[in-house]
Amino acid sequence: MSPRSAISTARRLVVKVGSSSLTGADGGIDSGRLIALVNALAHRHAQGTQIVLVSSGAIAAGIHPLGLAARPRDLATQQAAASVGQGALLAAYTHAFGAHAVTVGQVLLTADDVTRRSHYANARRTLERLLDLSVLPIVNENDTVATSEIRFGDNDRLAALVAHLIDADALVLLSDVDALYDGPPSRVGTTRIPVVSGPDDLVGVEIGGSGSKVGTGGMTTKIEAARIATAAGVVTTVTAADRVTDVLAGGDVGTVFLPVGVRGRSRRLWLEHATTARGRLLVDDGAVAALVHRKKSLLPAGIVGVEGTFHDGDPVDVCGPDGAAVARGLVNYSSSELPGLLGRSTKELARELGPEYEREVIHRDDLVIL
Ligand SMILES: Nc1ncnc2c1ncn2[C@@H]1O[C@H](COP(=O)(O)OP(=O)(O)O)[C@@H](O)[C@H]1O
Ligand SMILES: N[C@@H](CCC(=O)OP(=O)(O)O)C(=O)O
Repeated sequence: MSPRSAISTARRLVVKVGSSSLTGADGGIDSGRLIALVNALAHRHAQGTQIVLVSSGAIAAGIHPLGLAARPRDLATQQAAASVGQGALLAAYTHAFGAHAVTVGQVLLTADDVTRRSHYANARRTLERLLDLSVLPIVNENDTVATSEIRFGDNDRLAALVAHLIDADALVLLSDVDALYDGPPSRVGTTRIPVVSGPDDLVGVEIGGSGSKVGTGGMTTKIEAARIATAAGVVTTVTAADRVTDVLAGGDVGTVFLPVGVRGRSRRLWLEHATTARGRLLVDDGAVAALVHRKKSLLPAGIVGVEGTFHDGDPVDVCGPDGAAVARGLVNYSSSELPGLLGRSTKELARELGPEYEREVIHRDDLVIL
């Protein structure tokens, strides 16, 4: 099967659309563009394909109602614009999909939500149930509550992680550029790259930032998203939103990134790509070996130092004697409590402080080796 026909035959698809593909020249949502996208997705939905739409555009949709001249730069105004705009965006989608008798559901995620064990299972269950009910879920980051530390900031990576979460057959990233080019597409003489089989195909390719006033991340975050998705076995295509019909039909458009890894489902992928470490635990050689080679949990005995300020449940990096991060995990103690436990056995701690101190510093299920 050709990689492009993986999209035309997919039973479950994640489609991500960027702000630049939904906005007009004045920066606000262009309903004509939104309706054209909806028509193509509704047509595919009618054929029985389960689709999750990851849509940006909340901040852009808030620009006009708030009387702003352009996309705000500070976080608080972006969050205010997203609060106003997300409602308007969903209303526009509900109306446009409703014309095709397709029911949509809003799913707003934060990185923090999905990396914690119970939240991960919950997000997956909700999406599965919506798909079972033939609803078309529309996902965005929960911009209004996400602080800068817990923000994805770009929906390309969020879409890759959602594709992995629901075990999608393919991921389609729609932008304002029809493909990955070997240099900035505005430069004369650059050419389209039709297929990327692995990292070697990107050597020498100039990957730049956003070319629009409303987009974030540019091609850099799309490549990163393709890397995450293809490593999890999901074929990924980047093309322009106005090529959506062609790409869904398996046409020779855009850039297709071939899967390099095997499919599987693991919260660890989210831990690795959706979190920012709040601190560092410095560990000895024995702890590195236990974690990396023997897949053990991290215990207080192997920790020699604690850096940063964090609470229990926060993501932290585990660093070996050379200072390099070897793993990331969700820590079970705060940075104020942990220094008093270092170098001691869990048995001794439990005897002295109580049975709750027998727990690991990071459980192996909450740990990803980098
Ligand atoms: N090598 C490249 N090939 C294609 N596009 C590129 C490249 N380098 C940078 N870009 C820019 O990436 C932009 C798409 O990203 P972005 O503006 O963030 O879109 P979106 O809002 O769809 O996420 C394109 O408009 C283009 O200007
Ligand atoms: N969550 C933000 C979008 C962030 C984002 O990734 O934007 P884009 O680069 O246009 O896909 C919003 O809805 O405005």
